[in-house]
Amino acid sequence: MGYSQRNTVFTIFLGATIISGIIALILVLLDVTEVLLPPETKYGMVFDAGSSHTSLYVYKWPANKENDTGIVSQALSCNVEGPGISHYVTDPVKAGESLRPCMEKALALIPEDQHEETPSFLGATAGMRLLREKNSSQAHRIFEEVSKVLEEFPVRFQGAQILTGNDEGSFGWITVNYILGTLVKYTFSGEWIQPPMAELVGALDLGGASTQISFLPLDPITDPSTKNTLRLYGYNYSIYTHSYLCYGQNQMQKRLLASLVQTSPSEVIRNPCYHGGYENTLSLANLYDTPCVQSSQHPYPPSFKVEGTGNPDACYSAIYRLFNFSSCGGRIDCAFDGIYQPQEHGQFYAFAGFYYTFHFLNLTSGQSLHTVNKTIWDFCQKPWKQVEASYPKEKQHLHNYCTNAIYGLILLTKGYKFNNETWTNIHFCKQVSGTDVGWTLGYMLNLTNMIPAEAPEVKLAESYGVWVAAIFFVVLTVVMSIGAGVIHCFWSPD
Ligand SMILES: Nc1ncnc2c1ncn2[C@@H]1O[C@H](COP(=O)(O)OP(=O)(O)O)[C@@H](O)[C@H]1O
Ligand SMILES: [Ca+2]
Repeated sequence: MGYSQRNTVFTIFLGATIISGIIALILVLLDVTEVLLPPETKYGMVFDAGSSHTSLYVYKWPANKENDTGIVSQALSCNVEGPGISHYVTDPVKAGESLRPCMEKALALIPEDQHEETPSFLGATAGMRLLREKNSSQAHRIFEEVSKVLEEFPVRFQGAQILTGNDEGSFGWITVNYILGTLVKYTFSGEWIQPPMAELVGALDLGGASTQISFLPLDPITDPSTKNTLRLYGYNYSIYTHSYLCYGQNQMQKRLLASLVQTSPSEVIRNPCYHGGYENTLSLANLYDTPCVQSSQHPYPPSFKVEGTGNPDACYSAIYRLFNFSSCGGRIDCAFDGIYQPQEHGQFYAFAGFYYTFHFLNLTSGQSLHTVNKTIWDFCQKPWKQVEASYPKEKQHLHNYCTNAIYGLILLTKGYKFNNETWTNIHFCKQVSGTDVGWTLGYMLNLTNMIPAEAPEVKLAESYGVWVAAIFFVVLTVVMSIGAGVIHCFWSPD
């Protein structure tokens, strides 16, 4: 064979080496950039228009990983100034205006080129449910105004809605289990697996106007109105959920005061749930402005003086009477007001009002029910002057903690039937891994279809394929370059 033949073969080997080398380099770079460069961040936002106040939550997650579990985290929370939107009946324009500062704060955080594609929602809860019941056109006007303002911003606004009580409970359950990673787990071998069902936790939400309980019971749910079947990541969950309207803390306080007014013949109301020495005035119009309180025909004066007596036993009895326990007729699968509740099961996360009150009393570290009772009793008996002096920074809520603590205790033990043993299954918390626990995250995940009904594709397979190809081309490059070297050095033409 001559030189020209050797040179042709050598050129072929050299060319193949270069081509396969370039391919190998591209493939390796592809994988390395995938691993090393942080993917683009995406955002979504939800306004929680509660009965007492509105908060905005901004969530973030790495682009193209939206269907993975536990990937969404909280980027920002912003408290809207002023009361909840349902309080703006006389000036609905102000309800819309109140949302602007938080919206601007959120937009300052999200890169400008992402604004247009940021899904944004407003969900209203029990305050708006009550207003709709009382005066649906006022509720409608407020929704018009908040929507008008949110539509002005350059985000993908997907509407304002009143959640049903069942949605509020179910989304709370999804949120907490999503952040805890108890719905589905990704194993080292690259599979999505369902963690043991026992790891799923229940959700206890206490708002100002309603309260929700949601959990996965062991026994089948016999009342279909409390059953919500969810299909998440390829698995079905039939959760029990119920929302009690008028059993939020603020509505319960109104119901308590109304019951004290109705049983008190004098113009001074003695409230055993307020600390001794605490005084305020109560306007009847304010008391009867809600469908949760039956207005009375009696010719009461327009306002009353309320005096605290700091008597936890009497407070307990007065609040206990706000529940209708007799309607359960001794059935064990019944909570109160005749509402079905299956046997409780597993661990529970208690947030919102439950957390605020028990955190204030330093009762969120797994204390026994006995300690909880004693702490509340001691606190409620403290004179108001002493309470005020001990907590100079607490302003707005201080006079309500005793009432709310006794209410929370009755709701959890007599209502939901937690006992001495199961009490420590309740975990009082505000956040898990930096994300607030509430219904908003579950709501956004649902509305953006970020929790697929079926298990996500195993992404490793794609990346695995690229790696196999990269290794193949690296080996090919090495073989070809050895071949070229052998031809060049050892193939001497005859
Ligand atoms: N920092 C706080 N300390 C104590 N209680 C609080 C605090 N912030 C909010 N709350 C109480 O938590 C409850 C929140 O309810 P909210 O979400 O507004 O109502 P709902 O969920 O019924 O629509 C209210 O009772 C409110 O007074
Ligand atoms: Ca709430």
